Amino acid sequence: MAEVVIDNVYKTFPRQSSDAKSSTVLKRIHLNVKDGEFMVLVGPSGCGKSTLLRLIAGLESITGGTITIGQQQVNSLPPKQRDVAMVFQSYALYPHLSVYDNLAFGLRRTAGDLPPITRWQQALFGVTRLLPPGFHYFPAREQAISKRVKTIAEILQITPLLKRLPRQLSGGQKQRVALGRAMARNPQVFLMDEPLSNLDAKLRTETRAQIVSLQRRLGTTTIYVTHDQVEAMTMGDRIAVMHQGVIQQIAAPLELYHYPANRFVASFIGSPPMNFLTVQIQAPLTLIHPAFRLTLPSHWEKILAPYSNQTLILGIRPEHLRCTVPAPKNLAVTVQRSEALGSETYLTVDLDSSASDETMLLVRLNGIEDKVPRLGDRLTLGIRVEHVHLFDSETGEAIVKAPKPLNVGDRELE
Ligand SMILES: Nc1ncnc2c1ncn2[C@@H]1O[C@H](COP(=O)(O)OP(=O)(O)OP(=O)(O)O)[C@@H](O)[C@H]1O
Repeated sequence: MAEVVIDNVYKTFPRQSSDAKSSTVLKRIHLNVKDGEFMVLVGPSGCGKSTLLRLIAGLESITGGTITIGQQQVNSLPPKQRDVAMVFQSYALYPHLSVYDNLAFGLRRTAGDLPPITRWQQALFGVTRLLPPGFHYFPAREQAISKRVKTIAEILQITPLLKRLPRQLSGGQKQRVALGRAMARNPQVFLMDEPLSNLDAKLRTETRAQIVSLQRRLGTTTIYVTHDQVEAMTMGDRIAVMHQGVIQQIAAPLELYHYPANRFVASFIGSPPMNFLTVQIQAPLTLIHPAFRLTLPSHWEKILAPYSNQTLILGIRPEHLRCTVPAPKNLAVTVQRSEALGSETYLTVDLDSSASDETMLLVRLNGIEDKVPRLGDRLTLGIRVEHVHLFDSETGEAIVKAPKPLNVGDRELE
């Protein structure tokens, strides 16, 4: 087990043709994954997550910066010498080997202190299993391997499958074997690249929980790539959110949710995504939007002082909007879509005010609401003011990085 330290890493891919530009796909990457930590790299497609994982594994070369695994700088070490195990989305099992042999594969490849026995010795000892070319049989070691394989198989609940070939397994079973193969070697670090994306929703949820509990049990430092924010939120001790080759924020899941560092993180984490509205600040505490005015609690006064008369972006999550029926006044909206799922209802609503370009908002109501609004209903929204986020309209940076949650209750709009 080991700490992984990524210090100011850059990655540029050379140009593919003479008229193409070289592309820098990772910039200024600083990431410190603690010993035993489960770190998730999350971000939209093409943001550089897999490339970063491949740099750590040694499958790509680094353009700049350093990577250290367990005190050792590994920039120029080949993958084999980095003591990491990688799990891919595509399982990458050996089709001609049984589950047992797939699990044992990495263990057998490790060089041993005992001299290998020859094929006639194998025959003499009654060894019937034929090993792939270049692999040797160590009797004492084989016992240790068998013990390890059986333990891993039990943890992953694949003991009844040990004799099967990969083609006789379901997708979920194959993925468990792939995980088991990585774990069997007891590496310093697990690197996982979207290992669940080929599984159906139910199996994903189950396997997600299994990976987390296994990682806790083994205590192996893990770096896990996904573009699925539910996976990120439920699996990671911490999450690094990436966008266009740059880490936007590294924080614990709920910290990301409550205190996003910028508009990108705010929009990426949370489902359905946060609503954004452009507002003008009127000192000391009023936000003005063509459709409403909102007064913030007094602790915002100091924070907002430098922004008087400026334009900011107000962010509010769908679950932090409340609705009342019928509409008494202000922030009047009309329901464009209503999706009642039982436990919750999602509304897409249109702002009645025509004075703004921002016309659509998402609202999430919990299932205990008596009456589910329907298409065409007119409502008034209340913003839960303690959950308001404000972002710089040019840089997208959060105005307040980590305010203490306030217990001020809901506040209707003026
Ligand atoms: N070998 C390569 N040569 C040139 N460009 C590459 C190479 N590998 C990746 N890229 C580019 O680097 C960028 C990051 O790719 P990467 O696969 O790391 O993204 P990702 O965040 O893992 O995306 P996804 O979630 O779709 O897998 C992309 O623009 C991709 O086209």
